[in-house]
Amino acid sequence: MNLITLLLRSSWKIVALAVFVGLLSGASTAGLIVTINAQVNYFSLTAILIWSFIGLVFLKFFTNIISKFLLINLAEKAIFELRLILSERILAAPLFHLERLGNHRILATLTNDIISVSYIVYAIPTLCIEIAVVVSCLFYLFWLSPTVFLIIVIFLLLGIFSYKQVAGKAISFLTLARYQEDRLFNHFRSLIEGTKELKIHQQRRQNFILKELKETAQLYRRKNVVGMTIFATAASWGNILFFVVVGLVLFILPNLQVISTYILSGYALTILYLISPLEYIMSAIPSFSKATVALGNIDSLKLSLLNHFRESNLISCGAADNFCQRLELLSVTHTYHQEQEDIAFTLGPIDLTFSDGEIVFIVGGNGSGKSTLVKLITGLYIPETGNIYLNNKLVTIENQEWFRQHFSVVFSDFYLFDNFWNLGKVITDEQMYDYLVKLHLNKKVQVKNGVLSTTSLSQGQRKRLALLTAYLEDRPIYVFDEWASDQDPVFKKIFYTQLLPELKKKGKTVIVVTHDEQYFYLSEKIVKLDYGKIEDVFTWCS
Ligand SMILES: Nc1ncnc2c1ncn2[C@@H]1O[C@H](COP(=O)(O)OP(=O)(O)OP(=O)(O)O)[C@@H](O)[C@H]1O
Repeated sequence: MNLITLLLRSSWKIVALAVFVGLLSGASTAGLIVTINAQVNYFSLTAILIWSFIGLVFLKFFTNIISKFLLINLAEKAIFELRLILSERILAAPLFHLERLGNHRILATLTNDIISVSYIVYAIPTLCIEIAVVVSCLFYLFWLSPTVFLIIVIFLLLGIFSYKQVAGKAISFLTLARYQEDRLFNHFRSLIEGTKELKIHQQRRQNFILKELKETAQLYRRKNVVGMTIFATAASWGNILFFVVVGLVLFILPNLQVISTYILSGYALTILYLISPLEYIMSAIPSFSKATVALGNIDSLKLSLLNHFRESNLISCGAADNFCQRLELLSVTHTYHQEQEDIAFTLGPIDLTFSDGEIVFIVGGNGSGKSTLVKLITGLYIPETGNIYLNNKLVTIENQEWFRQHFSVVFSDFYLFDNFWNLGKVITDEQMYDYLVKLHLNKKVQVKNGVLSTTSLSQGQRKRLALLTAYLEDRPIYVFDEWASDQDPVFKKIFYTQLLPELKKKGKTVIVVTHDEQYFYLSEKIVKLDYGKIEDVFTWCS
């Protein structure tokens, strides 16, 4: 995707209107140069000249404002849409794709790439007007003398060609700088998430700062400096070329052919006037290149900005069932493809059945595939092979969104939202208070208008609040991934002996990833995983 597509997508009608008004603005500039030149040469004030001058000044003033207004609106709309579409696409992209990209790359795109694009989008209004001025001035020069016009066009083309040659080199440095920026964001993530570990170990902290963060930041700086210096050199070269043209036209051409003072001063005025817009255009090229690199980077995330991504279209799927009669996984597999295929991990083939009013425990050692199985069961991963059926309905890519709406999940790496506004149901603060009492949190947290007074709690307490959210969702299938591992023995007991049986009594299907052997007797079924395969499925006999 390029900038033009981005702008045209916002509204091609406004683009066309803005370009037309911008051209008028440019033409009025050329008109002003013509009147000034006429006045300079004839030295006699005529009413026509004065009124033309006044009219053109007004025309330039209004067309400038209108064109900028239109383009600023357009630019803002494009940035607004880019932000929104990108966020939507991130949420719509398959989970494994986002996991493979990594949070740091996504964050770098959402912040820096969008800022790079916005810089140039904000510069586009002035850029358009300056281009219109250049075009109009060239027309005037052509009218004055086709020979001079030809000389200028040759030099312009020479300038553009040589600029393009070096610009390619500069862009390659900016692309390398952008790659370092991704790495820098990864270090920032370590800095924020690993603050405690870095604070407690001086050697590690120093090495992290000096060998990782500083080194990457320096590489980023160097690549950027080289790229921008190449651009600056190219811009100076372009500037000098222009003065060569001025010299040619003013000092050499009059010796070769007879030129009237009127035409000569016309050249000088126009060429000198052209320098400022051309400088603006050249100075905008590095930002333009940065924006191009940023857009290329957004494209490289393969979040498909132009085409609607499959998953995002699924929201219109029918309402979820309020029961789970039968959830079936038949020969389901998922593989984490790595660069070295021999270390790739495959879960499955998995054959499992879950029913309503059933508690199923999933157990197994670290890395045996429990969390991966949870992602497959809940529809976050689409099975590579095999099928999933819910209430005898085959789950496909088309009804994936519908399928996911049957689950209330507390993931092992859950995220706790501080409000309950987005759950799509009216929940009173009183109802919430009852749940807080049940979860022994009423002394720590208050709820006012659906907003939690705090989420700065212990990990165990935060997990209880995540459980509260799952309760409020009230969906037919509950999945808890190592929920009890952070709970104290008292609340662990409450969870296994009170809360889970209550859910079962309500007819919910309850799937629990756990290591708590002392409560295995409470489940209908225990599924034991070992290195991605089901080692055993057994029913607990008390
Ligand atoms: N996003 C990922 N990309 C690549 N490999 C992954 C990814 N997530 C997990 N794995 C690999 O898949 C295997 C199973 O991981 P999983 O998290 O499902 O195990 P688990 O049984 O939940 O482990 P634990 O009890 O430690 O949480 C591991 O070998 C892990 O390295």
